[in-house]
Amino acid sequence: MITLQHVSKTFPARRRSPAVTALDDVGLRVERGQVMGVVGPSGSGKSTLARIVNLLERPSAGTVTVDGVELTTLGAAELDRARRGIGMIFQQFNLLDSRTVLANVELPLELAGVGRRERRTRAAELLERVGLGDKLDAHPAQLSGGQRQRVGIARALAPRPKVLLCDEATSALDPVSTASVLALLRTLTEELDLTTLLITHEMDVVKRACDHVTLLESGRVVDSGALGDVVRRPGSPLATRLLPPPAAPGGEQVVEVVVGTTEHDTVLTDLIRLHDVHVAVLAGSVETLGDQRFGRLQLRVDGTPGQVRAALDHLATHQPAVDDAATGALADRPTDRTLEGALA
Ligand SMILES: Nc1ncnc2c1ncn2[C@@H]1O[C@H](COP(=O)(O)OP(=O)(O)OP(=O)(O)O)[C@@H](O)[C@H]1O
Repeated sequence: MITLQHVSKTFPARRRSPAVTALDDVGLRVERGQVMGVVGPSGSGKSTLARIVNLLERPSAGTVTVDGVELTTLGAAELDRARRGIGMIFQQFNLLDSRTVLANVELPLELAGVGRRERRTRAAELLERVGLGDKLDAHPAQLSGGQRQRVGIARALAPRPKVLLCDEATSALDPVSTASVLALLRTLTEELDLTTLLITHEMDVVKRACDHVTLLESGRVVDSGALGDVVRRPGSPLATRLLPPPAAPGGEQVVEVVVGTTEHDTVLTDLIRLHDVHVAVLAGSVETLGDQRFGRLQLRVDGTPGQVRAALDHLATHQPAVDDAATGALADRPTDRTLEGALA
């Protein structure tokens, strides 16, 4: 688990450059088994955040706790030990070309003083696990970008870390390699019960690989949560980036809802069953976010004014992403069809 509390980081002024506050009172919590994506524009503090999680950068204020240990209180030797529990994956892989793939994965174990036989066995197992069991004796230059990143992942996992930090891990890869590396990161997080923090500037990476997301802007957290919660949250700056509004004429007869597509998401069936209204889907967009699918739908709800009002109240209670403006207009001003219903 990773917990950051009230973390700030200011880089002091130097000659002609003024001081920079890269992180400003950041709070973050990532549980075991979760993949948290950290997104934000260039310069928003993403890399600084990643470096602070393993204390390559010391925060100016606040605490960093990883797997129950408050890193900010540790001395150099203890910190070294704690860092072995945090694997890092980099955009440029950082592999040694002079070494074979197997020897690259063995390297952190060599540095930790693990014996030769155990090193070999563990490195070979990990390479098998990331799909490179037949490349042990190859050199990095003989591999594709996606394969090199798999070596990087195996190397990061060699010391059996509990936490994985990935800084733009797929930014140098083509779309096919990106998809397979992200799928691998998800699988490994689940199978090894890791806590994974994925720094990225691509929303597509979040959609594919993450179950949680945090948006940084100018060093501050401006949005954060489980993908399924964020897409439903009214006013969330991430919601429409994760699930774009469908291209459809809006208007006072139209209400917008975000629904999951699992059998547990009964908002629409309840609406029709409990309030006896007619619901027409005018437009919709559907996205896969992590391992779930979500739809942003524009609906027209028809029935008697009472039914429509009750149905919209129901939506407002059970579906917080209802477009309030549209709801108000529809509830206050019955449409022709709802008036017809009332007069019938
Ligand atoms: N060592 C440093 N000294 C001074 N300023 C720094 C240092 N490292 C980062 N900064 C500044 O802190 C701010 C945040 O930088 P950071 O690299 O964390 O952003 P980022 O979101 O990762 O950006 P990018 O997506 O472009 O990599 C920027 O204004 C940057 O110039």
